[in-house]
Amino acid sequence: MVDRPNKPSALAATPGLQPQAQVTISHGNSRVTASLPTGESVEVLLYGATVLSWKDASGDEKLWLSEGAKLDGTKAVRGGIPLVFPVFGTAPDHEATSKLPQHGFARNSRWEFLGKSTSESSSSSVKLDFGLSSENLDDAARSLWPYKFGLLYSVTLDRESLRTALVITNEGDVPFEFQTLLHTYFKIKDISSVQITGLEDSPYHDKVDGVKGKNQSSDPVAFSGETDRVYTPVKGPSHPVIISDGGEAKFRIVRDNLDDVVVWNPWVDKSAGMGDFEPKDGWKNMVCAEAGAVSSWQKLEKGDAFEGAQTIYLK
Ligand SMILES: O=P(O)(O)OC[C@H]1O[C@@H](O)[C@H](O)[C@@H](O)[C@@H]1O
Repeated sequence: MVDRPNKPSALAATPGLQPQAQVTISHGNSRVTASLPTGESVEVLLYGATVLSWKDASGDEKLWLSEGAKLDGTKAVRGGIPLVFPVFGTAPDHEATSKLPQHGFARNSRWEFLGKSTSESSSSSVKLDFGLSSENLDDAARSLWPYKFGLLYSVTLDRESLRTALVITNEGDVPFEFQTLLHTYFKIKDISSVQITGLEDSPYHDKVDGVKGKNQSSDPVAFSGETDRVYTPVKGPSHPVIISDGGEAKFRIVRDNLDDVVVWNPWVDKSAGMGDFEPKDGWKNMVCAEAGAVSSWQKLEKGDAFEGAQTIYLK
């Protein structure tokens, strides 16, 4: 069932059954929020279709959002889950995307809210759909990347998980190549006691030391300085990547069709150099683990579609 957006709305109770507490949706001019009757919530900014907030039933925030993040459409959001498309970083050697800004245009474009979907019987999950296509791209972005495409981004809030899924379609006559990434900023207590497992024995490209060759380690990832690595986990997307904080597993990330995981923490100097990174010691409380397809190019022929997703479980 797909409802058109309304403000605010609630799911109708099923006739003949006990009236259920309702999922609530509010849709303003700039953002959409959804809450489950049990208290979990998600908030999405239409600019970039950026997930800004994901809270559990007790109201505990799971995503890190900079206090200096611009939420007015003047800059990609520093925090939450910005969407990277069609290029990861910059690619001066890849002609078709070489003129695009860092991480492409999806995170800097205003998306359309397409509506919510729910199952008739359940008020324990809600899916919000967002769309962006070449038709509603601004002229500047369209002139830098003149392909016809459609993006459908679905954000599904469940009691114990958040799923973000992107479907990319080629709606033009010529093939195009792209990279994509779900740039998730996780909120953590203390980076010095964070470990990430699931990336052991997997080749990675270290963007900090700039050495192009592949590295690899049999240990979990731990943090003691600026970290910026592109992993291609050997066990494939369905093997979970787990973030633990102070010895306790906090997030379990399972990917669909996204072969790479970028691990990023800017540490002291890089944070100091980012005008929208606040507080300046905020790097202690965040880590990015970013599911994506970025270590090579995905090619989409005319009429073809690519779907990639992550599901983040709290247990
Ligand atoms: O400052 P931006 O454009 O949001 O990028 C943040 C970081 O994003 C990560 O995905 C990259 O691996 C880093 O190299 C980059 O610094």
